Formats: sequence, C-alpha cells, structure tokens
Amino acid sequence: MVPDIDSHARRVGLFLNLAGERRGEFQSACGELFNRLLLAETFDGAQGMLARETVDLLVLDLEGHEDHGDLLSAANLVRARHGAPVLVLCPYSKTSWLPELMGAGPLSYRISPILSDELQQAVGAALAVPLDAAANAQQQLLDKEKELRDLLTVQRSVQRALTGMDELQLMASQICVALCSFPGVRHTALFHMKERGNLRLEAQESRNHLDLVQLLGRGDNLLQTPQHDAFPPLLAVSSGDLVLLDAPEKGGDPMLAMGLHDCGVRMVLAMPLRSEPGGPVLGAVSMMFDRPLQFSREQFSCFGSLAQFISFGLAMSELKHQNDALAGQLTQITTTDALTGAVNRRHGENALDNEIRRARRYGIPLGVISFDIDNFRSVNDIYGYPCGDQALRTVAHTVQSRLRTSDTLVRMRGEEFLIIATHTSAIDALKLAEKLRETIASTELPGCDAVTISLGVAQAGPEEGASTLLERLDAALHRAKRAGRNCVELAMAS
Ligand SMILES: Nc1nc2c(ncn2[C@@H]2O[C@H](COP(=O)(O)OP(=O)(O)OP(=O)(O)O)[C@@H](O)[C@H]2O)c(=O)[nH]1
Repeated sequence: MVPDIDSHARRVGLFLNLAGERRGEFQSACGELFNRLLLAETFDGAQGMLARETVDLLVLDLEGHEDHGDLLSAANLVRARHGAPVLVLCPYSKTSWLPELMGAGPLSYRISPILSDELQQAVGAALAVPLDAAANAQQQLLDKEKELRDLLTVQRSVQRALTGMDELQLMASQICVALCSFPGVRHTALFHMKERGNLRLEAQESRNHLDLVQLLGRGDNLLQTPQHDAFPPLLAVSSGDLVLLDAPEKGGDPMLAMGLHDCGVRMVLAMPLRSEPGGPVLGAVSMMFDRPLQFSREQFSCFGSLAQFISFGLAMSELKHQNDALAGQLTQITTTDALTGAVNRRHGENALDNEIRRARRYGIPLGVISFDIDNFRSVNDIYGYPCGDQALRTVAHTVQSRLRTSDTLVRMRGEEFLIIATHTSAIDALKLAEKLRETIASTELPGCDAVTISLGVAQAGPEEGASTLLERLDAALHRAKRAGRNCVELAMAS
C-alpha cells in the first residue's frame, strides 16, 4: 500500500542512475507518484538539477557505482539536500557505503534489488508529509529513546563479554549471547580467521534452531565453501566491508536463502573484524534478524564500534595465546637438555626435591635410578665425538620411551642420567632398571657398536633429603661399575 501523499505541489522527484534501463524502470514503477520526475545519469547532472529546481525527493540508485569517488560524489549530493528527503537504493554488496552516506545527511534506504511495489512504497513513505507534525515529532523522540536504550543494552552486554575473558572460545560464545540482546536478533555468530586463511565458525548463538555448521556443511575453511560469495559474514571477511542483506534470496544462493527463510531469518548484518583500521581481517560477526529493519546512523556507528571492541578482544586473546606459547618455549629451553631432550640438571634437582616432599607428604614410595654409559670414552675415541653425541641421544630417547609419563629423565652430567620414578618402590625400580639395561644392550646405535649401561637403584628414605639419596645412588653405581659394568646395583639402605 502506497502511503497517502497529501500535497501534489510536493511531487518533484529526481532519480539518478548511470544506466538508461534503470532510469526507465524507475520511471515506469514510480513515475506516477510524482508530478514531475527528473532523471539524471551523472552526479554532476544531478547537482545541476538540484541547484536549478526545488526537488521534493532525491532517489539515489547506487547500482553500477563502484569506486570510492562515486561514494564521495553520492555523499556530496546527500549533503546538498540539507536535510530534504533522500532515498538511497543500495545494492547489498555496497551496504558498507550506507554509514558514510548517513554521515552526510539524513536519508532512508532500501537494499536492491527491490520489487516495484516495495519501491513504490518506499518512495511514497519518503514523500509522505505527516498529518500531525507535533505527534510525529513526539513519536520520533520515543523511537529514538528506545533505539538508544537497545544500543546501550547490547553495548553493555558485549562489554561484559569482553571483560576478563582469556579463553577465545568462551569469549566468542559470550559475545554471541550478548549480541542476541538486540531486538529482533534470532541468531548471532562469530567467525575467526585461523592460520593459513582458515576461517572457522568460533561460536554461534541460536534462538531459531539455525545451525550454521549444518547449513554451510562445515565449521572451518569456510572461505572455500560454495556459499563464500553469497553468505554475508563470508562476504564481509573477503571484502573487508560491512554487509547488510535485507532478504536472504538477494544473496543469490537459493538453497542458502531457503535454509535461512525456514528459520525465520529476514535480514542479515555482517561486520568484518580487524585488529586496526585498514589492518588484516581477523574474522566477522553476523547478526540475523526475524524482520527487515532500517538502521539509523547511530545504530550503524554502534555496530561499527562493537565490531572494533570485539576485534580488540580477539586480538588480546590471540596475544595471550602467543604469550602462552612463548612462555612454553622458554620453559622448554630453560628446563631441557638441548642434546638429548632430557630434563637438565638444574630443573632435575628441583624436580627431585619436589618429588621427595610429595612422597613424604602422601606416604608414597619414590624410586630413583642413576645410570651411566659404560666405556663411553672409547665410543668417542673410536667413532668420533659426533657419533658419541648421536649415541647419547639414542640412549636417552630409548630410555625415555620405556618410562611412564609421570617419570622424569634427567641428564646429570656427560653420559650420566637420573630417573625419578614416582609411586615406585625399590623392588619396582630394580625391575625397571633391569629392563632398561637389557633394552640398551640390545639397541642398535647409528654408526657405532651397541653400548651398555650400569645402574644404581634406590628408594628415598622416609626422612631422607636429595643429597644423601644421590650419594647412596652414586655409591651403588660405582659398585655396578666395579662389578664389571652392564649390571644393576641396589643402594644401601638410608
Ligand atoms: N660425545 C659426547 N661425549 C660426551 C659428552 N659428555 C661427556 N662425554 C664423554 O663421556 C666420556 C666419559 O668418560 P668417563 O667418565 O671416563 O667414563 P666412561 O668412559 O664411560 O667409563 P665408565 O663410566 O667408567 O664406564 C668422556 O669421554 C666425555 O668426553 C657429550 O655430550 N657428548
């Protein structure tokens, strides 16, 4: 239904589009709504007409306008209206222009393509003069108040979601929940660009049973899906611009549109997430609505700042992730012996102290084994130092592979190692030591003959500290060497 337009004197329209065909279409759809319809094919032409004539409605059809210069010219035209009615017909791939055009002056907009009866309705609404101007002004004020309240609610919810959230997945879920507090939102989603361009669905919040993994057939590598240029959030990532789609079928993928329609989605807003303006795109957020809405300038700018905050949250959580990884690498470097991958002596001695305390506190046995490669000097002498290094590595890896994850292998010095075996009695440690002795004796070493090891075994005494335990072990190891090597000796009781 076309709204009543009470004054015929007000019906001078100006329609601008490059293409004669579009101008013809507009004339046949809406020509009769105006007393006189002016048609312009260039921005300069339209500016000239606006300067010469009093125009009641400027209809700016952005279809076919592509570059940034066109956006600036369109903004100039809106500015030249000084608040007089402007209707912008905006292709959905250019919806990112709307916030900037709104900055140039008030306007209403429709997303094209648009059916001719919808177009007539939009033109009628833009031309209509309210019967009761005072009542209308009051209503506008109430609408604005509600709009601002809604924006405040969603901003506060997003703020809460971003505070103190270290874990990306949790933060993403909370953001999706927060965005659902905007009126009419039935589904929200957060997409995150992982390494090597892998865009994944990080979180979604559904109030309409819509599951994007099901709809898109997957949850990651989303830019490789057939819908990558039809689904607004994917388009927002690849174009780096805001995308607003006021009817799913305008996206151009009938199956996708049907899936969204079935879940009651009538409008989709998607915003790219960037770590800084002009920086690389980190992902996107999408909000799906159960009704087509006309966003105001304030709403667009609020969505823009929400996207910035969310990007910041994502960047912070990525930074934390990287910091954790760096800290992990640093710990690895400071606690590990570079040649063999075993724990180094400094960290091993700390670990031994800790395990002694733990064993004492909980009354559990702690077994320790000290071992040393027999006649290792001759390996170096005969085969060379690099070969000796390789033999050390192989022995350490072989031993490590026979231990439990709760055990610790420490390189104490040269070719001497210590094993801290938690929850292990002297008897069990003896069995383990014997197994290791046999294993090493039958392990082939690259580039040199097999080696043997001698081992000393002990169980920590109830009140015993690390130094006496290590002394007892040392003595046991020396006995094993004296006994002819390639054997295991139990340490004397503490
Ligand atoms: N290739 C290599 N050799 C090492 C490394 N650390 C210590 N060694 C060598 O290990 C050998 C240890 O020799 P000794 O302490 O005499 O002991 P051994 O020859 O194993 O004799 P026993 O322990 O009595 O059986 C020395 O030749 C050291 O140079 C290392 O990181 N790489």
